[in-house]
Amino acid sequence: MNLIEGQDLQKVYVTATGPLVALQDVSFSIRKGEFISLVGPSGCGKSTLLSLMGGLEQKTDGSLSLLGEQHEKPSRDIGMMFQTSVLFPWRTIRQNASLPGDVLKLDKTQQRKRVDELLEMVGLKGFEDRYPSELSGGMRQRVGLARLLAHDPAILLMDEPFGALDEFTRETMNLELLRIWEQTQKTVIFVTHNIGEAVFLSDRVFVMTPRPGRLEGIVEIDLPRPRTTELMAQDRYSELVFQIRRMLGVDH
Ligand SMILES: Nc1ncnc2c1ncn2[C@@H]1O[C@H](COP(=O)(O)OP(=O)(O)OP(=O)(O)O)[C@@H](O)[C@H]1O
Repeated sequence: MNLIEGQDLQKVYVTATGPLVALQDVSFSIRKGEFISLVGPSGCGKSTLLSLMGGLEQKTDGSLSLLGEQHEKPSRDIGMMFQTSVLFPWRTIRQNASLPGDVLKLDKTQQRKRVDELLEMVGLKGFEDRYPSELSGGMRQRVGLARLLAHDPAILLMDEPFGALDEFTRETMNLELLRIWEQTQKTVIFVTHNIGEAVFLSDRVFVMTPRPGRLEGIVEIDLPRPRTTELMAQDRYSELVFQIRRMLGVDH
């Protein structure tokens, strides 16, 4: 069975200047364990689609299901991460990463163990009792990644999670994310402006049109796994990047 399924999804925002069609006739299905990226021009509705999947926004028309059930509310099976991770300045790194567990009232001892393991996994061992003001932008996103994983959601919705980081840190975080994904078999839906990044990470890339956002096409990424950065030197990688660029009309 498909994990997430959208059928003729439409989203219209009511704005001061009238209705704004953000998404139109978007249909797709996502299997458990897939790594999907959404790419498309600015304003094409990528974040809107992610918000619908996260249950943060309601569709205007069409259907959206999670494991065959109608889906329109946030669920504990879904974790979301954004371009900047909002951390509470008065909470330590460990306390910030523990936030979902606190909200869901999970067992405190188990959560502490899990959060400390996650902080170690994302390279923040030794920073557990520090405060956000003492961290760099890349380190804050690492806390965001640990927090995303803290309550062990099956589906990770990531909206340009490393988009504000420098290229080197972003590449490191992408490799980290791939390693975690390979270990945990989670389903990832990842929004990015970077076509190369989408090809490098994904099983399939959903290419969207300018607003009103539709699916221009879905590109299967037939590159071998596990992925390593050497792959970027291969012809097949470049072909896939160019195929998506053409679909987006970048090369006119
Ligand atoms: N809450 C809202 N109210 C009204 N209009 C909105 C709202 N959220 C988004 N929009 C509009 O919907 C369209 C799609 O926005 P969305 O943020 O989903 O695009 P995006 O592809 O994620 O853009 P970007 O790549 O620039 O982040 C845009 O025209 C935006 O102005």
